[in-house]
Amino acid sequence: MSVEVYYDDDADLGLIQGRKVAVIGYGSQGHAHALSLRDSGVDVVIGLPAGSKSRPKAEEQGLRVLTPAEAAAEADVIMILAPDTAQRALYADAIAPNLAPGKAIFFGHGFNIRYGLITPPADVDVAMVAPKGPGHLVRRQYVDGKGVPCLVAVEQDATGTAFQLALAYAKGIGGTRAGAIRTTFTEETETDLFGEQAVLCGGAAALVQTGFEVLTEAGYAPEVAYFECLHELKLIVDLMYEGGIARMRYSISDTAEYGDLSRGPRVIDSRVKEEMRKILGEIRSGEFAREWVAEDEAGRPNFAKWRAEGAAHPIEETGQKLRAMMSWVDRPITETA
Ligand SMILES: NC(=O)C1=CN([C@@H]2O[C@H](COP(=O)(O)OP(=O)(O)OC[C@H]3O[C@@H](n4cnc5c(N)ncnc54)[C@H](OP(=O)(O)O)[C@@H]3O)[C@@H](O)[C@H]2O)C=CC1
Ligand SMILES: CC[C@](O)(C(C)=O)C(=O)O
Ligand SMILES: [Mg+2]
Ligand SMILES: [Mg+2]
Repeated sequence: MSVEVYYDDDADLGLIQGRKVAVIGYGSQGHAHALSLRDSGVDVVIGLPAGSKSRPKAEEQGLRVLTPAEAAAEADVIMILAPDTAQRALYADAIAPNLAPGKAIFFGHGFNIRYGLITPPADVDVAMVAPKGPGHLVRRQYVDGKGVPCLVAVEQDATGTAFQLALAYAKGIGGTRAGAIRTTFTEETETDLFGEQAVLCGGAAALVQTGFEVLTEAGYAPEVAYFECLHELKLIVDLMYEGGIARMRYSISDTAEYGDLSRGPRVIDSRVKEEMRKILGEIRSGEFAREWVAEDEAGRPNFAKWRAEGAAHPIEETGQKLRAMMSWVDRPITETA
């Protein structure tokens, strides 16, 4: 393998147990990191603005909650897990004034460092521990004695121990149980954005919706179309997850496999690949970041419109009805936060 992978035995939990950690933000990732670090014996404090709706959740789970500035002032390691678009102002207002030489700023995604929205002083460590999975799964895996693999990177090593500290943090959230891969802020940011836009979220959602539309517009029952285009996707992806595309092809019928091999490349054709390359180009040039920051500063008009359109897509209503009949499918995403 060309990448360096680190496991539990490579990480010294004592390094992070010896520091006070402020987790700023208590959403998908924040709650998972904070609760798992606490359960790993780390002294954790949460930083949230006074009116934050996450405050009661963190307090109910027995965590001490301060404002971001107070938490940053107390802590040696400050993990920023607020939304990417909030981090620039959060850093300027609450974190930068509370930094001191030898402290560490951690991130769960490299967006603000990669695009120069945050520039920390030279005398602090800057590192990243980025789980490769949603926060609620990070927490669930930790509780089950397992872990979600994570990426670990150091942007600035002021103390000479930044990487070992980041590995210790990764161990505290269960990441080194599964494996922590060493990377850079640039590689993590660009691949994460590309993956979520072209394949995992954007690509997959558009594929599912378009398949559903083609079937229902041709007169097939929405319920049957839902099963074919959305519900069964998980079953197929689970097979890929277990053993790659080859494992999935081993399990499906020859008829399905012939259709897959002969028709799949017609759906995802050279035009789609060219569009994916353009999307990657926009990420690497900073065009996507500039667009997203401007959209956020303008009050997110397109984001709100597209989100509402997605929620109103007929596949959602069909899915709601069908999932109500499948009690085993219903696993609320707000289990712990
Ligand atoms: N979602 C995921 O699973 C993954 C996320 N990441 C990265 O993790 C980071 C956090 O994302 P995610 O967990 O999705 O975020 P969420 O949107 O789920 O949660 C954000 C949290 O930050 C709080 N918050 C909002 N504004 C501020 C502020 N100004 N100061 C302090 N806290 C604030 C919110 O409080 P309130 O309740 O009041 O809004 C909420 O508790 C991002 O960098 C993201 O890219 C990385 C890997 C996966
Ligand atoms: C796939 C989306 C993600 O990158 C993630 C859960 O890893 C995110 O930013 O939420
Ligand atoms: Mg991701
Ligand atoms: Mg992401």
